[in-house]
Amino acid sequence: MRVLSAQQMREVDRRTIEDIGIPGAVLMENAGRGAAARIAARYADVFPGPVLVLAGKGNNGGDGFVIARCLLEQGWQVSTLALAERSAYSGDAALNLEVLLRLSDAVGFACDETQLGSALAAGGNPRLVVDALFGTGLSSAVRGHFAAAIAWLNAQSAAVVAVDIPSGVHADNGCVLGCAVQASLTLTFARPKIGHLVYPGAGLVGALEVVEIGIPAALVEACRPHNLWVDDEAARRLLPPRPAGGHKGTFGHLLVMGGSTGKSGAAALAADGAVRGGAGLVTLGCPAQLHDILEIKLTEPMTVPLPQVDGGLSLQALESLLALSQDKQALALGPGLGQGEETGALVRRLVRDCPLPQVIDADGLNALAGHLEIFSAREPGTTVLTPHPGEMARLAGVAVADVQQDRVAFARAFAEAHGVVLVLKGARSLTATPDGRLYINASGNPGMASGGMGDVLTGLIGAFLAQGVEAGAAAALAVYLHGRAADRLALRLGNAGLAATDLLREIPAARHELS
Ligand SMILES: NC(=O)C1=CN([C@@H]2O[C@H](COP(=O)(O)OP(=O)(O)OC[C@H]3O[C@@H](n4cnc5c(N)ncnc54)[C@H](O)[C@@H]3O)[C@@H](O)[C@H]2O)[C@H](O)CC1
Ligand SMILES: [K+]
Repeated sequence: MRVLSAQQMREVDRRTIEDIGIPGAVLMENAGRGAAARIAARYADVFPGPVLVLAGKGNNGGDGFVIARCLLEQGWQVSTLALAERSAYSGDAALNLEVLLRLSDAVGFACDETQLGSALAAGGNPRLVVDALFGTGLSSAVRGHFAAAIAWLNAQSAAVVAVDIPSGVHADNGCVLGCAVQASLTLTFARPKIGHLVYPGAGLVGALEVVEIGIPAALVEACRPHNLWVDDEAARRLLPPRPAGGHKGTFGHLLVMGGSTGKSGAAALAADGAVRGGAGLVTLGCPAQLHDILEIKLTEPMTVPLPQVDGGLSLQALESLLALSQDKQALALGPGLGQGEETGALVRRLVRDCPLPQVIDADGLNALAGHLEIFSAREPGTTVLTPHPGEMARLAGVAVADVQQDRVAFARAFAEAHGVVLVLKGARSLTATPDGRLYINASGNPGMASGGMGDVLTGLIGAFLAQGVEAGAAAALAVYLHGRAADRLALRLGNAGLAATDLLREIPAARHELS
């Protein structure tokens, strides 16, 4: 499903009003009336209230005034508290404030913390509160009486309905600006926003429902860059075709480079993950001393022993790997490689000299820390990196907090700066592409936080690259399928400590359910 940033929503609003000619007041009426209908339907047990609408000073507040009016029309007991002076309102919000004032005497104003405290104390205990303080216009940390209102609201036992987005959550990245409302239900307009779907925002929206307000779908589809919520529907469209007449060669040959002493399992999981991702053939290049072990562990993937040093692959393996890559369609490097100096030098040479689409994970990423210039030697958009936040911080030479502060902005900036597809792993993993696309992953669960899961993902991404899927789509699809397989497993086994080996077995069924 298409997802919008705050800026894209403002642009779509603007074009609807200016280019199409639908007045903003009509959009606001549709938004408020649609939201009121959802509230009445979901909270019929609360009827007739009492309901409190907290209205901010912009159009989010304007929506709140329309919601109050519509609920009053249906017999609800509604009081409204505007957190700005009457004269501070303008445009459609002012219009709807004046209308509400003519229809209701339960409209108050609170412009500072003292007035707010008095008004809330006099208002009794509402059973439902409508948060219409801030929407997509929030641009800085919430302070003063707005922050006091949010603190009061979060301390209530009432049901909380957030209009458009929980106030305090930034629509572009899900970040909390100072403080934010914990909603039971969020009613947003036209399409979900990025901030609804990325933590911490995702943890504050409660149930999320989209209310259509009359914005032409064509204007939404015209928004660039693409932000996409990757759920079953989106993943189905990303799946590569599987022609009936296909043969092993049709579905690509992936070369996996991995393994070191004590880490043969990582290489095996990546190779097996690639088989289950649908690669036609898989070859694993591994240190010679692990070859016999991996021959026994693996059945479908082929294995090639390579020169080693100190238990890991040596630089002497470069020529063999470049030769092996000649008849392959993609390269996966990193699982279990170890952090030996020669292995690091080998990774850097391969990333630079092998033109195949690549997915680089784990120790492959560690070898590239401090050598980001290597990516500029590669075709933009043909390299997929799959760091968790710690690996991301090491690779970029920053603190983990810098990565996590605004995951969306960090992922987009790094992908664009280095011409890579970046999978920033975590709850709701993000996939950012050099041309600005953002994929937000809907699948997965905490049971995936165990060793080996990342190796399987590397194999899955490599498999879709080998099948010729464009790197951004390949990464987003693999991340979704990986999490969907884990969700299938968690349905049966719970989500504490799932094993990557068990997840492997779920992948074909998870993929079959998509096709
Ligand atoms: N036609 C439309 O645009 C429609 C908009 N809808 C609703 O409108 C809001 C967006 O409204 P906007 O006026 O742009 O901003 P907000 O109401 O979200 O914010 C109010 C106002 O607050 C100021 N502000 C920003 N940050 C802070 C802060 N930290 N402290 C204090 N004040 C702050 C800023 O000036 C804002 O203008 C959208 O979410 C929808 O709810 C309709 O739904 C559809 C039509
Ligand atoms: K809100």
